Amino acid sequence: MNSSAVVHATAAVQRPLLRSHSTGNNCAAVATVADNLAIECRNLSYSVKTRQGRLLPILNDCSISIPSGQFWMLLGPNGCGKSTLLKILGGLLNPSGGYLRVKKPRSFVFQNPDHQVVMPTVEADVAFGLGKFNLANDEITSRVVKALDAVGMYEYLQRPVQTLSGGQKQRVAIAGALAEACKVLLLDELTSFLDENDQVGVLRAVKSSLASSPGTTALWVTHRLEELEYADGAVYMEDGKVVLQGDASSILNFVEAQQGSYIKQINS
Ligand SMILES: Nc1ncnc2c1ncn2[C@@H]1O[C@H](COP(=O)(O)OP(=O)(O)OP(=O)(O)O)[C@@H](O)[C@H]1O
Repeated sequence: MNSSAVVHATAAVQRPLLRSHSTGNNCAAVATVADNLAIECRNLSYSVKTRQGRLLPILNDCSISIPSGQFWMLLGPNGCGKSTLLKILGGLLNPSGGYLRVKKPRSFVFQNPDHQVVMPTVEADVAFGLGKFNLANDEITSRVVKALDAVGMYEYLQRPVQTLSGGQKQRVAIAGALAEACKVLLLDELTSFLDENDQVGVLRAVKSSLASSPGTTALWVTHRLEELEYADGAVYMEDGKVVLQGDASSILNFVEAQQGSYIKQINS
């Protein structure tokens, strides 16, 4: 089966779930994504209707290209549209216009670690999403072990999930997505609720999971500039628009220069 798909602006809205979940099979049309790109969108827009019936633009003319097998970050000030763009890439929202291609299957991991894990033990939680594939028990065990190993959580196999830290829960959620052989991981501000240790643990887990699943791509929404050191590339947004995309150090320089000029303005 072809694991790539095109999501056109007319695709049906998909119901968000409260755990990492695969959104691979419910798109309006299917085509091959260029092998070297995991995500490609052009001139994407998204608007919502206000109570007065007016269209309120949230995203305008957004274009990004993210290569397969890389760890990318999506940055920008509060309210610039990062989560909205990520939800569109995950098939959770429909764009109002433009063109979007995302490799499948794709998985969305949400911000709140307590919304990520639903089963009593780590092992059961990672196996949970595999129920739909009708796999032999051996295959389920092997996928669960490999996925937990990739995020450094194998030794927690039998642990009750309520005993895990926030970051460990996030890593289990990521393992769930890897076990389902997802090609694109969409990660929405996973470190917002985490302390520094857990923050670094989750970042390293994403890095090592990409290394152990060649071709898998991650897009990570964050506010934290220091996280860019883990990224291969980044997209910077402002006010509903993609301002710049490129290698992580160029984006870091750009954002720091902008912040510097903003501080100068305040102080002048
Ligand atoms: N359904 C909606 N109705 C009205 N406004 C919306 C809706 N969804 C998003 N917005 C607005 O669109 C803008 C972008 O929201 P979004 O959550 O995508 O931003 P963000 O960059 O992820 O923000 P943050 O960094 O604070 O999480 C915000 O101003 C938000 O209030």
